[in-house]
Amino acid sequence: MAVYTNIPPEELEAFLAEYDLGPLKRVDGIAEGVENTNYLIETEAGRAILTLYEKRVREEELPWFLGLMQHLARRGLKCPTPVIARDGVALRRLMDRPAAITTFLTGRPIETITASACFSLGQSLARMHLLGDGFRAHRPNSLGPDAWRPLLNSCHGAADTVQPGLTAELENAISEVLAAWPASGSLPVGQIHADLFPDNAFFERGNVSGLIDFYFACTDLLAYDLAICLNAWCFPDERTPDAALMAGLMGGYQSIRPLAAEEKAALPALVQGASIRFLLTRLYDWVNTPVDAIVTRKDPLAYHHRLVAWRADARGLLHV
Ligand SMILES: Nc1ncnc2c1ncn2[C@@H]1O[C@H](COP(=O)(O)OP(=O)(O)O)[C@@H](O)[C@H]1O
Ligand SMILES: N[C@@H](CCOP(=O)(O)O)C(=O)O
Repeated sequence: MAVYTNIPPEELEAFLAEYDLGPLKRVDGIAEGVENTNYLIETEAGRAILTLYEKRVREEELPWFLGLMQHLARRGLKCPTPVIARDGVALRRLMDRPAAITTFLTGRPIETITASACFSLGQSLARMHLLGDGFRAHRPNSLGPDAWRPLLNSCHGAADTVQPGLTAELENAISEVLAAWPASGSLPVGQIHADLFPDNAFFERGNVSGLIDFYFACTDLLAYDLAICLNAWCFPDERTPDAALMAGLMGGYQSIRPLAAEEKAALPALVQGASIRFLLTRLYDWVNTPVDAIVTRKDPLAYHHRLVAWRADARGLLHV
């Protein structure tokens, strides 16, 4: 996370007075992350995370995200759950922004990604897909294929300042991937995390202990979530996919939820789509992040490298 919004101590105290958490002992801004403002708070009741929702998160969608986390946690997934204030409401306002407190998860992101960590991550992803099944509400993917061209256009050619010729290359890649994208209804759909990067999975003793950051979650192709993870977890040098990491991830996932033949066949398009989606949001952020924000901008070109690798031979790399 990042800190876009500072909270004066008296505002925080007034906010916390609505909860049964006891007096505040400590508050720290969390520098990790990109999307929202997060604080680690410690009260008499223990540690918790206070999030002020910024940027891309739409206020009217927050009940969906918080509801999904509550559903998954109740069904046994280790993920943050909304803390409810004395009036029964979890989603509140602070500093003129929507805000919520969620439970603190133990564990840490893994330092070195190994095949065994990927196996465990794949299992957690597949479990999440199965557990999400009973959550009937539907949230379309606001960063899905229909959003890519508008997102590229909203960068007004800035891709070329990052790398000459990138705008045209992306226009071309988007057309090709859209043409290969699975038709509606042809692959299993469910609740997906859609941002399960290494910073959003906590590990303890080598295994996944919890998943965080569900604010891109949506109802979309389950195999697309796996494609996002193949991009995020399996490129140790940011350029070339590692066969052992991919085998670990695919193996872990399929040990819980085997892929259908049509899902395997669609993976080459899905991994390219995932590269495009993260390349575009990173590009957008690269040119639009406020200078005074405490945040580390992420490199758009890291996802260009992935896209280039997949476009050269996705089928061969994925062994599908
Ligand atoms: N429930 C949680 N338990 C423990 N730490 C958390 C929790 N949620 C967030 N964090 C910490 O805050 C950081 C940023 O959270 P994240 O949800 O990824 O923010 P953003 O949505 O802004 O990207 C995480 O990397 C982690 O260090
Ligand atoms: N995972 C995305 C950016 C979103 O950041 P997060 O902190 O919400 O995971 C990327 O790497 O581009």
